Order: sequence, then C-alpha cells, then structure tokens
Amino acid sequence: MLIRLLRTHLRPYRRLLAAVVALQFVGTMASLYLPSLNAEIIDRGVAVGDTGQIMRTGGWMLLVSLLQITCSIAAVYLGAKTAMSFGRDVRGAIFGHVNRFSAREVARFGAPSLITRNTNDVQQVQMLVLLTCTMLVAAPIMSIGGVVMALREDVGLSWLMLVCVPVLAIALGLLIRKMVPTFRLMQTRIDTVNRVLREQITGIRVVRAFVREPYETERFGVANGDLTATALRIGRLQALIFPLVMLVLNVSSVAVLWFGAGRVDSGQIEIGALTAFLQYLMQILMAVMMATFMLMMVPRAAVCAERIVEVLDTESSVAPAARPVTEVSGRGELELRGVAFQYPGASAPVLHDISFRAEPGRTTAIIGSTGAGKTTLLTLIPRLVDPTAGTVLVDGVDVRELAPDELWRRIGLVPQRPYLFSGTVASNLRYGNPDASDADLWAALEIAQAREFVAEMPGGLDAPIAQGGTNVSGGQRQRLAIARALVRKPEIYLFDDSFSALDLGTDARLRAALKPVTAEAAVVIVAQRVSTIVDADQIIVVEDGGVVGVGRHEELLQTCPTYAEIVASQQTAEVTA
Ligand SMILES: Nc1ncnc2c1ncn2[C@@H]1O[C@H](COP(=O)(O)OP(=O)(O)OP(=O)(O)O)[C@@H](O)[C@H]1O
Repeated sequence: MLIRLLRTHLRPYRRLLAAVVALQFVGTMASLYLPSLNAEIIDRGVAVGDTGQIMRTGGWMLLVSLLQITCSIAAVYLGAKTAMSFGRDVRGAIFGHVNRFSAREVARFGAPSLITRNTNDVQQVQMLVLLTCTMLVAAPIMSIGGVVMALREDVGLSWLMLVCVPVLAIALGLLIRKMVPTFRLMQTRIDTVNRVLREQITGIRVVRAFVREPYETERFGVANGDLTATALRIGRLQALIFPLVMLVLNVSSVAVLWFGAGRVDSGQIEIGALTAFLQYLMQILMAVMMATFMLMMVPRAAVCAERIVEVLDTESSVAPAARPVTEVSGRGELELRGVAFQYPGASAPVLHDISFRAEPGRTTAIIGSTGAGKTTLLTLIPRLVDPTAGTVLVDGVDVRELAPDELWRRIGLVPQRPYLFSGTVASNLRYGNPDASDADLWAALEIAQAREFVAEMPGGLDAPIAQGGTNVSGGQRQRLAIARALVRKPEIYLFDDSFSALDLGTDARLRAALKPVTAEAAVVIVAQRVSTIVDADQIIVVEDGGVVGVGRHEELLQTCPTYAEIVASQQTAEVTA
C-alpha cells in the first residue's frame, strides 16, 4: 500500500526527486572526501611543518565543505518541497474522493476517522517522504563509501568496524521491532480522541443542558490518556535511540584511539590517517542511525498509507454510471417505482415497495409517524444513498443513469437539520447558485419569510454565519435553508420537515408565498403537521416503511385509517393545548 501510494503520488515529482538524489550524491561524496583531506593536512602539512601544503589542502577543504553544504541545503529544500507537494496532493485526492461518497461510506469510516486519515495519516507518510528524500541516497553511500575510505586509511583497524556497526544496527533493529505494533494503535487512538472531541463540540448544548461536563471530561480524559500512554510507549523506546547511538559512538571512539595509538606508536599508521579512520567510523555509524530513523518511520507510514488507501479504494455506492445521461428533456417529473431500502447491518428494510409520482406544478406531501422512513425516502432522490430495490426516476430516467450534476442541478433539498457553512448570509444563499444577484437573494429571503430578520442582522446579507449556523435560531436556519434552495431555482423541491420550527402563522405565510415560485416545479413536502400539507395535491401516508394511503386530504380522511388517526391525534393535541 505504501509503495502504491508513493508511486502514484510521487510520479509528478520525478524530476524534483532526481535532482534531490543528484544533490545528495554530490553532497555525500564531498562529505566522504573531507576526512581524507583532514588526514592529508595533518600528516603532510602540520606534522612536517609544510605551510604550503596546509594552505593548499586547507583551500581544498574549504571548497569541498562549501560544495557539501550547498548540496545539503538544496537537497533538503527540494526534498521538503517534494514531500509537501506529495502531502498536498494526497490530501486533495482524499478530499475529492470523500466528496463523492454516499452517506453509507461516510458512516462506515466515521467523520473523525476520515479527518484523521486526511491530516495525521498523510502527515506521517509525508514525513517518511521527507526523510527518504534527505537520507535515501546519503545513508547507503555514506556507509559503503565510509567503509571503503576507512579501509584505505588503515586495514588493520577494520575489525573495529565489523564489531561496532553490527552492534549498533542490531540494537536499533530490536528497538524498532518493539515499536511497530504500537503504531496502528496510535492512529486508532488519534481517531478516538478526534471522535470524542467532535462529539463534545457539536453536542455542547446538550452536554450543558444535561450537566454532563464531568462525564464528557472523563470520557475525553480516558481517550486522551490512552493516546498519551501509547505515545509514551513509543517515546520511551525512541528516547533510548539517541543515548544508544551516543554510547556506541563514544565506545567506538575510545576503541579506535586505544588500538590506533598502538599502531601509531609502532609506525604502522600516521596520526592523520588515524583521525580520518575515526571520522569515517563516525560517519558510518551516523549513516546507520539515519537509516534506522528511516526504517523506524516505515512501519508507521505503512499503517497510515494502508488507512489512506482504504479510503481511496472505497468505491462510492452512488458512483455515476459508466456512460451517464447528461441531457434529459422534461420539467422534473419524479417517480418512485417499487422502492425499498435497508440500512447496512439492519435486520429489516426501513422502506418497502414505495411507488408514487410527483409531477411538476403539483405538491406531493408525505406524512407518517416518526421513524416511518420519510427522511430515508427523500435521501434516495438526490442519491445520498441508493435504494436496495426498485427505481427512482427523474423525467423517466433512472437517477443511477443520470450524470450527478444533471441530477443535483434539478433538485433543491432542504434537509431536516439544515447545515449552514461558515461565511456570510450571502455566501450561504449563493451556495447552489454563485451567480445569483443580491436582488435574487432578497427575493428568496422574502418568500422564505427571512427578509426581516436578515435585514436586522448587522451587515444584512454580509452578516457572518458561524460554522453549522450556530449563531442563528433553529427557525432562522430553516428559513435560510429554504431561501438557499429557492435561489437555486430547481425543478424538484424536497422539503424535509422544513416548516417544523416555524410558528403556524409563518408556516402558512411561507407556503402561500412559495406557491407562485414553485408553480412549475414538483414539490415534495415531508411534514409532521397536517396543517402544513392539508391543501397538497397528493398526500402519501407512510407507515412502517410502506405506503398505506394516497390521495387528497378529504379523500384520505375517508379511506385511510392511519391518516384519519394522525389528523384526530393532532386535533386532540390542539384542543388539549
Ligand atoms: N443511518 C441509519 N442507520 C440505521 N438506521 C437508520 C439510520 N437512519 C435512520 N434509521 C432508521 O430508519 C428508520 C426511518 O428513519 P427516518 O429518519 O427515515 O424516519 P422519519 O420518518 O423521517 O422519522 P422522523 O419523522 O422522526 O424524522 C428509523 O427506524 C430509524 O431508526
């Protein structure tokens, strides 16, 4: 998965990567050259008092150092650029893919996990790319080159490398092996913290109303504590890495000096060569450490890549047809034919054998007890989910065959719990029609009975709206959502209990104002209140997921006991109230 993700999303940066590799190569070669120049300056210059040699070799050292530094800086910069671009592309790909998900896939992953995958998980893989860009070439060249150069300086001390390098590699390897199982747990625990945090923030009013702060604090404390415990477990092991490397480096230095001193005394090696040998050994050990860091990142990045690819590989259950219909003639006639729907994991369908037709210029109302399946039914029309059986047709075309844009262009949905985006009143109203003029917005607000309160808001159309519309009342949010749908001028209006938060007078005025605007459109209204739908051209009575009555108000009072019961219960409630 990791390789696949890297291959796909690093492909556009092949040239950049090639430049990083080339710079790394030159920079590392320069690093490898420096200790031998060091040996030369000591043995041929300092030891024999040859100032000319010191100047010449010193000059070379300066040039080589400059080259090494320049290459390193450029490689790090270009490596970071590659990693950042990679991260941006993967985040964009996930965002675009999730955008096409149906409610089913979103529910499967859960919003907090989708957010973690698109942020923290991408960041982990991005860090691996950054580290790889910085060390992929440097580590192997430095270790192999270091061995070759060290042997050139003194073969007699080579056995020291055979001891120190494997000791460090094995010790680091053991540490990493202990860390790997914790990485997956770490990502899952980040998911959990995000979930609890999100629930607490979105449900803050309920938390307050039910005085559940202590409970929520404890719940967050547990999730937070678990995450910290996992991070600490990794941290404890990581904390051992640096001291371990330092220990091996120091012991190796002492060993080289100990054994090297004897060889210098007996004239088998010069002092400069001994210094160079020591530097090469340090370089090799540092390269081993760099490689270890990279290897340490790989398992965590692999877990994250797996989680990212899982999202990217998930096909939307409402994916468009291979050859979608892009042009449909008609005015937006809606038809449901034998539609059934079952939620994943549910034991029985929530809707079964639903058939009706909603014609342009007519209002179709759907009424039924709570939980009867009314909202579920509406979600099938714009393909938020697809039916498990039967067909939804718009102008005679199965919505699964229609190009998504063509379908959504025709539909204006006002959901039961409308969502407003952070921005302004105007940006929310223009959400489905960015070209709408201010006059269009005010006209829609007038119909939605929202003109007055928007005019009173500081800034009017430019008044700020908080994320989710939390700075306006439930009824105002509903009216803004209705205005947003009106600005769109769709052919099919779907109102899901959109008038429930309005008082009876506003409800009646709004419906009266809607009539001329929606005269040409097919209007489907889900409602709880009989008064909202009493004059509908057609009322569909839904009970336990099935249609138990179709007709006008008076007709249904005679023919449909469920409807008569709903009407009677609401009349009784009014009288008692
Ligand atoms: N995401 C879901 N997963 C599983 N079951 C669900 C889901 N959403 C709704 N249901 C179930 O489907 C049934 C129909 O729900 P739906 O929201 O469509 O009813 P409704 O008629 O709109 O109710 P209300 O009038 O209270 O809004 C209910 O029993 C509900 O518990």
